[in-house]
Amino acid sequence: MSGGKVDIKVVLLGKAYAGKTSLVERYIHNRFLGETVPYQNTIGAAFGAKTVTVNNKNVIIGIWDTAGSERYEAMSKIYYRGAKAAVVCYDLTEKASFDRARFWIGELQKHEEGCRIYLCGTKYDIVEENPALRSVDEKEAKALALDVRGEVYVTSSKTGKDIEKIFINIASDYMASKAAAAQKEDDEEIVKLRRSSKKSNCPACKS
Ligand SMILES: Nc1nc2c(ncn2[C@@H]2O[C@H](COP(=O)(O)OP(=O)(O)OP(=O)(O)O)[C@@H](O)[C@H]2O)c(=O)[nH]1
Repeated sequence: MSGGKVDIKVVLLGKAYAGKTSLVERYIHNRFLGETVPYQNTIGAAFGAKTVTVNNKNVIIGIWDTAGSERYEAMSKIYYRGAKAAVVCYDLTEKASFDRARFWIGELQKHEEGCRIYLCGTKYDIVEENPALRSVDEKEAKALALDVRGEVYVTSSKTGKDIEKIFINIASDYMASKAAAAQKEDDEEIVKLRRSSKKSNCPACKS
């Protein structure tokens, strides 16, 4: 944190080929390379950052795009440490990726209590064009999102659908929780002050 700015560590988790890198690419550079560049799996992790404005405050979002390949699972676990938010991605056209999303949610719930989870279905343009290709039941996805007290973000990196929305919500949720924590601290301080002033006004308490 510097100059009144807030940094939020965000991690992207999900099965290989789920569309994590494309999502970051769309969000940060507003482009989709899928039609020109062949798929390349992420090795280890990649980092990108973007500044958003929430309530007139600049918030710097730092995004860790992890590798989905199970070979890098141990590494991905290191990357989510200390994250304030996790975007858990699954491919709407691949059931196995939804099972993997469940796995990551379980991991985060077990090990990263302070990390808010955002469930994200990817490649909506494909199911929009051909609904028969949808492999993950909408109700099941909503139930999983409810489990993490969130919603399902249905996105497409190709068209840009709802990509900004996730990160704007991450930033505003973070700012709201910071404001709530500050308010709680103030309230506790007031209670302490009241208690000590009561004590000092109580004749029996004086020695
Ligand atoms: N049509 C369409 N294709 C997508 C979309 N998002 C990703 N893809 C394609 O899906 C493939 C995998 O996307 P990536 O973003 O590389 O997947 P990843 O989750 O980062 O994969 P790993 O790095 O292996 O973990 C690529 O060929 C992308 O072009 C999308 O929204 N629509």
